[in-house]
Amino acid sequence: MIIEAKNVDFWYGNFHALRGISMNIEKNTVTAFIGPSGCGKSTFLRLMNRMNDLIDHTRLTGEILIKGENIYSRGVEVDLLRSEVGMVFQKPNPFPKTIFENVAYGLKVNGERSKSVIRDKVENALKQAALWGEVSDKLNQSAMALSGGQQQRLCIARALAVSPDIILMDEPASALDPISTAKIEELIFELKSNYTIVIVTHNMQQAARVSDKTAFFYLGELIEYDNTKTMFLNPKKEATQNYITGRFG
Ligand SMILES: Nc1ncnc2c1ncn2[C@@H]1O[C@H](COP(=O)(O)OP(=O)(O)OP(=O)(O)O)[C@@H](O)[C@H]1O
Repeated sequence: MIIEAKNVDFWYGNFHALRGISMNIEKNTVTAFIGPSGCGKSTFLRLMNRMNDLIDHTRLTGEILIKGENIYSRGVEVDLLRSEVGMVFQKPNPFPKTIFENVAYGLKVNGERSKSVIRDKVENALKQAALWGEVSDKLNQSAMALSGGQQQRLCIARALAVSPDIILMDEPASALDPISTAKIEELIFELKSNYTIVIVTHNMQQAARVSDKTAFFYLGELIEYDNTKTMFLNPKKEATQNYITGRFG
């Protein structure tokens, strides 16, 4: 198991946002987190690369292990963790820099000095993110001039450039048009041979299309977690059934 959550509880101040979550995620799979707004999907996702460290007055109990190591142990280097566990957000958030600089950024922060290594890795990441064909002749132009869908693939390339094992995606396609969404979904499918992907989505069809496993959250609890096919065709819990058929949420 590349990710293991053991009895995780999490609080924002007095608000108990996650309750007793245990979940194992296998390498090279796509896992979708679904559930109504506010049920804790993003909170749990952000715990996996310690993004919630940035928020004051939070508390975590339980353990999250990545490749067998508790990422909340003392001595864990958070920058290193975040290069192993990359993240893509709902709204594309490129830096106001060139396309090239956006993808090269993490490599430089990690201390890579060789220009040819950086160039190769930028090209590779852009190819993996299915963007190279559209930008190879304008690498020195501003990333802000790209379309929303291209910006999101650029953000995926930026995450891939530092060779993560895991990519966390928080509703990566919800701000995009249907064609860009289809491209991101195709990309997720292709990336899973080399990466482990965890995606939060409100789109049930998307969860069904892209994921191997689906986890349904409700009011801070993990209600059901199973193979995606089973979750959608034969869920064991009534709440799951109600949610995926649109009866609430
Ligand atoms: N920074 C924060 N401070 C305080 N409470 C927060 C914070 N972030 C989230 N919460 C609360 O924690 C709960 C879970 O939020 P979270 O964003 O994880 O839900 P979600 O399932 O991802 O929802 P959505 O689908 O709407 O994005 C919500 O009740 C939310 O109000």
